[in-house]
Amino acid sequence: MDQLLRLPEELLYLWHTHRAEVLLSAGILFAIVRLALHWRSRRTKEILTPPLSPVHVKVSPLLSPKDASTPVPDTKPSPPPKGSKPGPKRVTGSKKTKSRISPKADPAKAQTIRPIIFYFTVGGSTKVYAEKLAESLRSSANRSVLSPHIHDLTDIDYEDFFTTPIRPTPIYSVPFYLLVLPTYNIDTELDTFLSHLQETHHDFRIDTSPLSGLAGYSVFGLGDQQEWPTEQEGFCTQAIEVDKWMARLTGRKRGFPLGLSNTRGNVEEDMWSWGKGVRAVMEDVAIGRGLGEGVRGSGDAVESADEAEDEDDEEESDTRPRKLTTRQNQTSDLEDMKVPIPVDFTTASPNKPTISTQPKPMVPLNSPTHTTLTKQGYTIIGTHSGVKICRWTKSALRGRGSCYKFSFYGIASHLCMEATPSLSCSNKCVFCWRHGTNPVGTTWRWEVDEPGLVFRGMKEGHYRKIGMMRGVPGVRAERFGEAMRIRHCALSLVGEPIFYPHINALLGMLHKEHISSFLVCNAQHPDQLAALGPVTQLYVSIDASNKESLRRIDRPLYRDFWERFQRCMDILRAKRFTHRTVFRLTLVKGFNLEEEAEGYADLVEKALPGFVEVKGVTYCGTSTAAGAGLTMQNVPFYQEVCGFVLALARALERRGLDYGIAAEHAHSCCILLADRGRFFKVPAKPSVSTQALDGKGEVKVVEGEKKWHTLIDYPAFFRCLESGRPFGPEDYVGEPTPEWALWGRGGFDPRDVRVDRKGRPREAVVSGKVEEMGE
Ligand SMILES: Cc1cc2nc3c(=O)[nH]c(=O)nc-3n(C[C@H](O)[C@H](O)[C@H](O)COP(=O)(O)O)c2cc1C
Ligand code: SF4
Repeated sequence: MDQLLRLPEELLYLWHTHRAEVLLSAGILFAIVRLALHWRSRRTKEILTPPLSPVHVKVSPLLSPKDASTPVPDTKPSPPPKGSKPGPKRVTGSKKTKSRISPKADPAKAQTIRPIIFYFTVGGSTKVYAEKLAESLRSSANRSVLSPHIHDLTDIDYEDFFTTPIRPTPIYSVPFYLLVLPTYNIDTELDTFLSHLQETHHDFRIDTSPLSGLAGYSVFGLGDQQEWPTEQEGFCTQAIEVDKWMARLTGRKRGFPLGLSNTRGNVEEDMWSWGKGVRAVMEDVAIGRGLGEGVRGSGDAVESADEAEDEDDEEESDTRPRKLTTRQNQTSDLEDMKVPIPVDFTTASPNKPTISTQPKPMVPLNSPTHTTLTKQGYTIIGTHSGVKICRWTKSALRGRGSCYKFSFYGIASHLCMEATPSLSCSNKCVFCWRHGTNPVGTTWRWEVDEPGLVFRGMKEGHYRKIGMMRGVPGVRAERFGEAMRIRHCALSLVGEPIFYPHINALLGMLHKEHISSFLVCNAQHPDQLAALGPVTQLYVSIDASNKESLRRIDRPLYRDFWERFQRCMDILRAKRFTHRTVFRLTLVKGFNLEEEAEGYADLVEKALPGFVEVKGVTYCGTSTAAGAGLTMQNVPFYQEVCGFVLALARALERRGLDYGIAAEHAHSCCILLADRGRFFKVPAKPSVSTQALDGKGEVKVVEGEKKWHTLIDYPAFFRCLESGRPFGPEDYVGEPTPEWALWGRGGFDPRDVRVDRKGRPREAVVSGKVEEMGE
């Protein structure tokens, strides 16, 4: 104990006697450690720095002035000797080396794109087109999209290009593959190429997407449509196959839709527009925009609605996030679907009294409503408008058919924008998807956005959504190109468009840009209906034929709803001279289908619309729908809709009204009656090929024979409008309705391919329940 107490004293003594030596040793030790650390860090740097060579000396790729004009010498590995064709890939037992370009490379950050063109030819024509493409890309090359390299597929080793991406020159550039391919139904090298792609994808030792290091890819196919008229019959099948395998190998980096061209047509023109699109995408990637929102590899979220569309592409869907539930999958045309989705539109609690009298935004930016709608694929514009592309637009982009508006009125769905300037409504229809959760009101009590803002927002939102489709499997380049010019606008998405105080100004803006307008209203706003200016086609939803039924189905907010409804009928009757008026009947079994044909005929007699569209309600089975009293039992079979239409036609006849059943679109359970007096007539020209159908919808006309004319002459509508003179619906009646759309023919455009959910072709359904959602 005593010794322990003396320890501090002894330590102090030692320090005083030896402190010089202690301090010196500590200093030397510190210096040694510092020197060692310094020496280690220098070694590490040297290891990480590549040896200087002429290739790596480039300080910045963008400072190289030569590259813009001078094609960089090709660094592809020397071609294998001719004759040594790459056969099916051999399994060597060792794991393949990883891609020379990291598959994880983020193309959104790519600065320099090296287009690499591959072609295959037997007769020589594809080579000529591929070289022309190379020439045009070369002439527009710059620092970010370099001059292309071009390869004959028979000259390269597939392992060098299609097992891992080729390392392009300069080293910092990222390759973008362009494949220009014919199709041969005989054995050619293309079969070997396809086997290589397939085997690479299935090789368990290789990443399933080993080409994901590419900045993107696109395929252009050439085929002979005279011999192989449709894809089912073999038109361009090998290009289509290559496109699919490339999608899998690249992790869905289709930069631009597959282009297909008929060698009997204008290949150069087709290739020019495809090449232009591809070029624009490469520029986008080069400036860091990636492949576009929604395209895998772009880094952006894939849009939910687009996911559902890919369900039918079995193979490709394996790399994609989980598919949507049935309910989400079927939320395309919400207004027409009239089925509830639990969306909270309420921006203020209904129980709390509102203190402020200041108008508020209908759908505030950070509200749950805004978030939910955005997630569902809506673009919310300003504070009360919305736009969304419907499933038919996507279907038309993929050559799988347009909605009934194409069969009846000549509107190709990929040229049509669906929007609403008012998400609010004055009804709470039992079959409305917004049931119980939407902003409702009898007067406009929200902020009002200026029509210019609404119009610009609609267009921007629509084009952005179309742009997202460019990497989606099956989208056709020519339709994608066409879709970039809106031709029609359906103001029917959801809500009540004429509720918007500036609806006429908005319509004026649409028409000024030669966008036709289809406006659907709910027959509850007679004053606004009376004040409505020109519209290409004016719809009124007729959900019931008598007061009680209307109360039960539409559950209107107005106490004088029936009087309002009746006034709208009178206004519509007067407007039939200035507007193309349409009744839209949505049939709900157990609500408004049975015994109501007579009542509906009375309403037709009252308003004398030009057309009556009858449509079976569609249902997708949510608990909210069930809560509203709707089940699958309320969805009528197509035969029941047909039966109703026949009963209605007879009821109209009994009243001396000259309406006939003009057309049908069985696929969407929709049938059209039309006023014979105005729309059943002798065609103006003895023989007609309908313009709206690109000359392919031939209508055989016998001298003096009357034909249905339900199509619209859109240019004539704009001419009438711009003339400043009064005009009526008869002034812009289009050419005869195509034969395939007439009553009894099913109404599916024969040039498109009907597919089931797995993407397999199938026969048109002319009976049975409608199994798909949409208009
Ligand atoms: C024997 C033969 C078979 C063909 N098979 C198809 C076919 O199945 N589908 C198709 O769309 N085109 C087919 N074609 C048309 C070619 O794809 C088309 O003519 C192409 O432009 C030929 O390209 P090339 O001259 O570069 O070889 C075939 C042509 C030939 C000569
Ligand atoms: S009228 Fe209103 S409540 Fe009825 S279906 Fe249309 S948006 Fe829904």
